[in-house]
Amino acid sequence: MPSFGTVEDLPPEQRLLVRLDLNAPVEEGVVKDNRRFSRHAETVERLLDDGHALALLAHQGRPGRDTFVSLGQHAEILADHLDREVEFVADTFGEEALEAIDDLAGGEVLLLENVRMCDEELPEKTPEEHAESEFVRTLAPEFDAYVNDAYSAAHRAHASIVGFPLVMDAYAGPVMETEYTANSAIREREFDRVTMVLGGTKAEDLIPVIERLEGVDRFCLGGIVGELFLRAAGHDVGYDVESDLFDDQWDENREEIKETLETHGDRLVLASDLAYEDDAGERAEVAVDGVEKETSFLDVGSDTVATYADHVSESDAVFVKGALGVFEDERFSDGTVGVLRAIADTDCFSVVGGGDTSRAIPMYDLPEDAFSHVSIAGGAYVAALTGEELVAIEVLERDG
Ligand SMILES: Nc1ncnc2c1ncn2[C@@H]1O[C@H](COP(=O)(O)OP(=O)(O)OP(=O)(O)O)[C@@H](O)[C@H]1O
Ligand SMILES: O=C(O)[C@H](O)COP(=O)(O)O
Repeated sequence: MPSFGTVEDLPPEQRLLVRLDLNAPVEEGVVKDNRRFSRHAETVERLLDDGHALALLAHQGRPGRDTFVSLGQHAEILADHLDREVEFVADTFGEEALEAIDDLAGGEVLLLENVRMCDEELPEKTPEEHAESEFVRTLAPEFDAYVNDAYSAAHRAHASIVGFPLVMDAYAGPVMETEYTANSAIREREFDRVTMVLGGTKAEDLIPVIERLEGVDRFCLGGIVGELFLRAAGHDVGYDVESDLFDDQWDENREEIKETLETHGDRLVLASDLAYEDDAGERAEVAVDGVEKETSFLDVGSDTVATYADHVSESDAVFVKGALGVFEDERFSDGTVGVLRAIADTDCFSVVGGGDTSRAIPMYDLPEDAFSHVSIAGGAYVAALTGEELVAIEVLERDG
């Protein structure tokens, strides 16, 4: 049982600093709604109903990436879910932020600017070091307590996650509590035949999963991560063509990817074909042996989908983290949706994780109740599966 305090333990009408995870897809500067907004809106609603005054902290993207944008649009999306006003303050802990916090009354909510625009947020430091930052020391005295609901960022030792609990009363929000409980419980279960589908964009988060999860019989790979493994296996894919998601990750992780392929190759299933957009704007497919380096691939091909679906149907537990292709574009949704449909068609135990990936379920009208658990977390969910201590939980437990 977790030994942290929850919002149930809060006295009413407090001034609360609340960390959410509203990190969402951004397409051409437009922020897309995902499941994180609706889940966190429930938290906000509940806290407002108890008469608390709320200042929300959240992040979006990382400096240098296209997805690194202001949270102005996030405030609007959240307000739509809540059906009430969410004031946006384009500042994190400067004068403008402090004035707005000062004016905040019980039952009101404001969202501060992207915490990653603050230089002190991102460096991975100890909680003690983060607690000493000007960011934490300035905001903490403005509030009665801190609530962390950002389970999906619970594996990041960033200032807004680990700094505040050391200097304030700190509590877990409802999303943090339920996701933590559900994901930790999965690790205790035993299954005969386990398949894990790994895709998406973050190789660094997934390599340790392959190394540590010895109980998984098959890892079916796709997305950017799958292409990097194909590159390590000697195929002409996994290079920057239209996006810059490949080469830097390759440079940073190539040794680990090659070593993982060598050591765990017998448990890895790589795509045998890939899909791309042809000159007519249609989906086209090619076997990996025939690919050209200049092609930008956007999904796994239909032979691969069939192979992965077979692995799913032979399994009694399936875990998904990351998309097999750019499913947001229907032409390149076959991999992700094909695997999710195969899961929905069996009665295996299944968990689908990832802030973006979990969006495919409502987007393609897949029956949500066909999945045992749908997690809005990606990296934190796989960290929990591998038994890695989540830093956010560790600091909440110190306070609890
Ligand atoms: N070949 C590809 N090219 C570009 N993007 C891809 C490709 N394959 C998958 N993706 C993208 O991967 C994204 C999902 O992966 P991501 O690593 O962001 O995981 P996630 O599910 O959001 O988990 P997390 O919560 O850790 O971010 C999707 O939005 C999808 O468009
Ligand atoms: O989307 C996520 O997985 C979390 O918000 C963490 O974001 P990060 O991977 O950019 O740290």
